[in-house]
Amino acid sequence: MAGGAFVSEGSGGGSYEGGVTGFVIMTCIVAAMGGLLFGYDLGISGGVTSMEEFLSKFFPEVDRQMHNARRETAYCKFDNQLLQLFTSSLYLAALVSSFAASAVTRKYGRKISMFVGGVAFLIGSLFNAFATNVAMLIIGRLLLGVGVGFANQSTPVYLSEMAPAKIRGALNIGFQMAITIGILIANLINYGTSQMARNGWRVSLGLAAVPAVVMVIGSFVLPDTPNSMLERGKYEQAREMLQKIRGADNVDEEFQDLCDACESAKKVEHPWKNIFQEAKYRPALVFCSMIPFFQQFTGINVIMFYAPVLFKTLGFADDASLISAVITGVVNVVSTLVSIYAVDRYGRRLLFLEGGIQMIICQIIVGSLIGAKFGTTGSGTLTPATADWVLAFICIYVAGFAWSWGPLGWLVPSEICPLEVRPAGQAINVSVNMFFTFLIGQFFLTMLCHMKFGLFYFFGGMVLIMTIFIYFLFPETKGVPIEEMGRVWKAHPFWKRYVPDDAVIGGSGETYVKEV
Ligand SMILES: OC[C@H]1O[C@](O)(CO)[C@@H](O)[C@@H]1O
Repeated sequence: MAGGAFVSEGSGGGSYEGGVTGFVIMTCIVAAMGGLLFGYDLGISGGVTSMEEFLSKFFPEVDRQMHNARRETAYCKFDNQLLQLFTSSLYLAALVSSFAASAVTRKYGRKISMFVGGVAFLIGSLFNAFATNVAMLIIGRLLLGVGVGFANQSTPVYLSEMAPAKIRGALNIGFQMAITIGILIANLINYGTSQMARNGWRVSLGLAAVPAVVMVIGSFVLPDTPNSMLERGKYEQAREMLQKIRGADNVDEEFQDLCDACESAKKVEHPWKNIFQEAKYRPALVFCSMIPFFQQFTGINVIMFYAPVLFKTLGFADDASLISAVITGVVNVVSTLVSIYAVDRYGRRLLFLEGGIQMIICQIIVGSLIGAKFGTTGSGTLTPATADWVLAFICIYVAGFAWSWGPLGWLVPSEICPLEVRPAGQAINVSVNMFFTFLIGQFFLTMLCHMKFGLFYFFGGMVLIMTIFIYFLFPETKGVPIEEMGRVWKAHPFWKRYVPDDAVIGGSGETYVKEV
């Protein structure tokens, strides 16, 4: 989803005419709205669910639980299925609607999908802002989920088709960047609205309407992409559009490549059957499903969804909880920038491995600090000094995620799938990601209640497993054009058995440097 539908540039493209035109900039802005909206939704629920007025209105039981001094364990303060459903329902709706969205995007073009996404967002945010009961809240969240499903299916595709090939790789991470900025904006807004005497939560939830409106307007004024026109047989229009967006008359080479790509995509008959049945696609299948699964089991959304609630659980004051969420939000954005810089210089493996080790260490330390103060009973408080340490290590953990599994969770699946299985690979990546995002959203607070500080060790253990997985099974993909991935699998001690010799093209000792 987020960035998941990006098309990696392959080996060609560096020599096409034309560069970054006004059109391209406009498309970037609109596409960024898709990422921002997704991030805003990811980030807004945590702060809202920690707001007193919101809790007492919709979840009085949680409110009571929170104030009940006699309740013996701090770990369970927020354990409530309905409250978690408020957070998680969005991702379930996104999962279901992304299947519809991918069909609509292909059949009717990217703009229609963006329009549907924008409208769903708009109505969803209004439902939330004016909610008078839990049902309205959940319906609103479901609609936002439909928005996420459509917007994140169409905007990355739109963006990658409009952008000149040479900046496509960077844009892939740019979409994750937009997500993190959306999360940060949500954190800041939550902090601001929590200062309001009343209805702050309504403002927080309602402000999602602003980027939604930009997206709806964008879907009217922006042109359709040449690829989408070709897909629907409009050859002449497609060529004219390509000239317009590239700002150049001679676009023959790129146009020819687009036509070729469109033709071969049409010939692909059974991407789903292929990816599941043919042994040579086994590595693609494994990585397209394991990477999003692992990305969510880093535990990142525990922080993104529930940081304010978690900090409150640990005894931080209301303000301090929301400010802490802003701090983790800033770290998330800045560290994602680091990965844009590092990914094509140092490679994916190094980032995965370094980020993984950094996360494991932090999880062990955070778990131990919390365990030392709260034990298994959950009674106690953090001293200000310990609270600072907890926050510091959570920030270092977020940084480790943000320059590794965050962006790579989208980049890697998009660059290892051969064209003939790419739609299926992307759909698997997106849906597995959404499913586990939903699961973490729905069960984290319950898990915290039962596993207590051990929950941090659990996620640490998961990160250890994924780091070992990467170490042994993931070959470096930096600078490898998609069509030559076969060679990389063939050279790998484990994957070579799945890849027949005829699946290996090119790579006669040359080094390929992919531009980003
Ligand atoms: O930046 C953190 C965010 O990034 C994602 O992993 C998407 O790539 C989200 O699930 C998470 O909330």
